[in-house]
Amino acid sequence: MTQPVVDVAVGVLIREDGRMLLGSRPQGKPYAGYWEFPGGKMEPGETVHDALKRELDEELGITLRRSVPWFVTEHRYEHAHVRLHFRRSKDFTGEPVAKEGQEFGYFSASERTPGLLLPVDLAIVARAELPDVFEERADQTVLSTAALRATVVRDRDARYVGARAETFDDVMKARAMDFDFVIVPKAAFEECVRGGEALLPVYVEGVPAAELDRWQEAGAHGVKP
Ligand SMILES: Nc1nc2c([nH]c(=O)n2[C@H]2C[C@H](O)[C@@H](COP(=O)(O)OP(=O)(O)OP(=O)(O)O)O2)c(=O)[nH]1
Repeated sequence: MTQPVVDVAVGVLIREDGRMLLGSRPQGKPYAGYWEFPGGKMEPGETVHDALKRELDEELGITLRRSVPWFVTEHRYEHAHVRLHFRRSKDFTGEPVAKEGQEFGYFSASERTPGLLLPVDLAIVARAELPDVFEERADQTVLSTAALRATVVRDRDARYVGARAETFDDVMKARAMDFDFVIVPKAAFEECVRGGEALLPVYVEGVPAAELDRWQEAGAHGVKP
């Protein structure tokens, strides 16, 4: 049976110390007690930002000021087929208050939440710590576009695996292989990030760090100077 796709707005809210806001799912919902990023189902006609702003206010009493698109991913649960529209923000106010009896807290990717994370969110929590301005790191592997197009066995020893991508198909392939990010040339950015939503975090190459905000508004994770 085909289920209708349910659009969900999800927020990665990052505090000044780099920790992200996570909370437990309230009783009575599917996967009650599992931990997740704050968010919820979008209402008809709402933008992702507006839906997230509403959910954060309703669930936690937080005021979301600015958020930028991050990436979109789909998952089929027994209860629903969801399309998760992730946005990131460092611009929000208010101390969270559990309005629906949830637990919550700020965590780094290496810290354990008191309850299990939704399995879908595990890799996403780690990606939330990717830097906004690309840097070479010891715990990261970056494959060439040629390697991406060949059939490769991915190196899972690294914490992050990324690849250079030039077309939307390359990005699809990187997503299918469960890569953490892609690096795309400036000229191919629009083809790779369709309608301002990427399939996974995207660094746009050859861009000064000073232009970070503009590219993030357009759907990039960050820039690679
Ligand atoms: N909020 C949120 N939902 C997530 C995450 N990861 C993930 O797979 N989901 C799924 C779980 C749910 O099937 C769906 C969100 O729906 P929900 O039931 O929590 O939304 P809601 O608060 O609008 O619910 P409702 O009571 O109005 O029906 O998205 C995540 O990190 N945060």
